[in-house]
Order: sequence, then structure tokens, then C-alpha cells
Amino acid sequence: MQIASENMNNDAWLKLGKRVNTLLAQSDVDGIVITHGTDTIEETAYFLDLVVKSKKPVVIVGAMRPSTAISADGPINLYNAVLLAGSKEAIGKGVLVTLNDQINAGREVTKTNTSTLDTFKTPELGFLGYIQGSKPYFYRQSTRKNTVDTPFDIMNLDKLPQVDIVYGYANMNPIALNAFVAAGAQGIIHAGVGDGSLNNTVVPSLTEARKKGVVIVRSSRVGQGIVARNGEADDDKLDFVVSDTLNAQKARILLMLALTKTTDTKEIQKMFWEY
Ligand SMILES: NC(=O)CC[C@H](N)C(=O)O
Repeated sequence: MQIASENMNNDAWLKLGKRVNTLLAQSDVDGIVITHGTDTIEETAYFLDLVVKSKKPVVIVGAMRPSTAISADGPINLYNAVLLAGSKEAIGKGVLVTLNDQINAGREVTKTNTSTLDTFKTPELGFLGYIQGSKPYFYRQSTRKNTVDTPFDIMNLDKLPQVDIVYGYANMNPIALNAFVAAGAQGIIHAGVGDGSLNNTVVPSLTEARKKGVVIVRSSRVGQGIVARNGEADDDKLDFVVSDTLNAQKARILLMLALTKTTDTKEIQKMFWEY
């Protein structure tokens, strides 16, 4: 597909995931490079990290400068991506993202700057390694399960459950949340302030939604750190799930896939601690 990545959607992810799995099952394919717009690279990377059923390298790559710019970064990024996807070092590391001579994990990478070349980062936890002189150098690896070690199988799916994101802010109101639930959301990611705090104005609607069976995940708008269970809300009583370190857009990916397996909030919580 040739789309701007702001137009990425669930159907395209399913199509891409199936294609990647089909190609990786071939013995003459050693790895895959996917070129991708940078706006939603982090979502596609985590989606594939959870649904690809192979240890062969899958590398997603983008460029921050247009090809017409002075010192465009596309050519070097693409070159690095191909060598990474063909390297032994990248086998079993999950889906990887490379730009700017750095390698990040699909679960953790996020776009941190609207425009600069060094925009892709793994805040605090750090990137996995460098590519220098046509060689990948790895220093660390995510401890979270990916690819062959997750239970998610998309090969027979033609739709993903509706999960929407509600953003927290001072003077928040429940209008958007109520609209998502009325429109059939099966899951809501609440990107709360601080460590996932809930404004009093949305608690009744969240509680009501949960009673209707909607799974509520408390994430944070901060972008770094853990949202811990029973921290800023009584998750046990409310029967909510916490996102651990996943930002809202990544929590949405995991919750969609989790809901293809179960609606049990205890099981879903375990997934957020495991993947
Ligand atoms: N720098 C880019 O990747 C282009 C941004 C574009 N909006 C996209 O994500 O597809």
C-alpha cells in the first residue's frame, strides 16, 4: 500500500501483518523491511511485534526529511534497514525500528519531536543499539514477550475490536468518552494526567461503561513511566486495567488484540504486564 501513515488503520494493519507472516514463512526470505511514514510508525511496529509469528528480523524504517531536502535521511536509513533485516544480530529481537543510525524496539519506540532527525526514542529505557560502518551493534533487548511468544493470531481475522482513546486534561468533560461508548467501543484507553489520574467528571461515565462490559485501561498522557495498579485509582474496585509503560496509542494496539482473545480483565491485565 502507498499511504501517508496518518491514514493507517486497522484493516491495513491486518493486511500488512498477514503479508509479513506469509512472506516470512518462505524459506527464501531471511527478513523484511517495511518503509513507513513516521507519524504512526510506533503503532505499526508494536502491532507487528505482537502478531508476527517468526523470529526472522522485521525492520520498519522511515525518513524525517523529504527526498528533495539537502541531506535527506531516507537513503541512509533504508540502507541501514536492509542490512539490519539481513543480519544475524537482529534475529529474535522482535520488530525493530531504525532511523538516525539507531535501533529501537517496536514495543518501546515513540516519536518525540515533530521534525528533528533524532525524533525516535525509547524514553528512559533507551534504544537497543547503533548501526555504524554497515554493522549493527546491540547492547540491550526488551524483556517483554513478542512475535512467536504472544498468543495473538490474526491470520483468520478480518476485523479488530473498536478501541478508542480519551485524552485527559484540566476541566475535562465526559462528552467524547460517552460518544465513543455510544458508538460501540469495546475498549477505552484513558490517557490520564500524571500517572493516569482520573478527573472526577469522567469517573461516573467510565464506571457506567465498565458496567456495560467496556474494558477501561488507564494510561498516561505523560509519555514516560509506569501507570501502576491501584495507584491513582482503585482499579480493583472499578475493575479497570492499567497500561504499565505503554503510551495510549500503544495501549490501544494491545487492548484490541487482547479483546480478540478474552474480555476477562484479569487476563487482560496480565497481558499488559507481559507484552
Ligand atoms: N516524515 C514523514 O514520515 C512524513 C510524515 C507523514 N505524515 C507520514 O507519516 O506518512
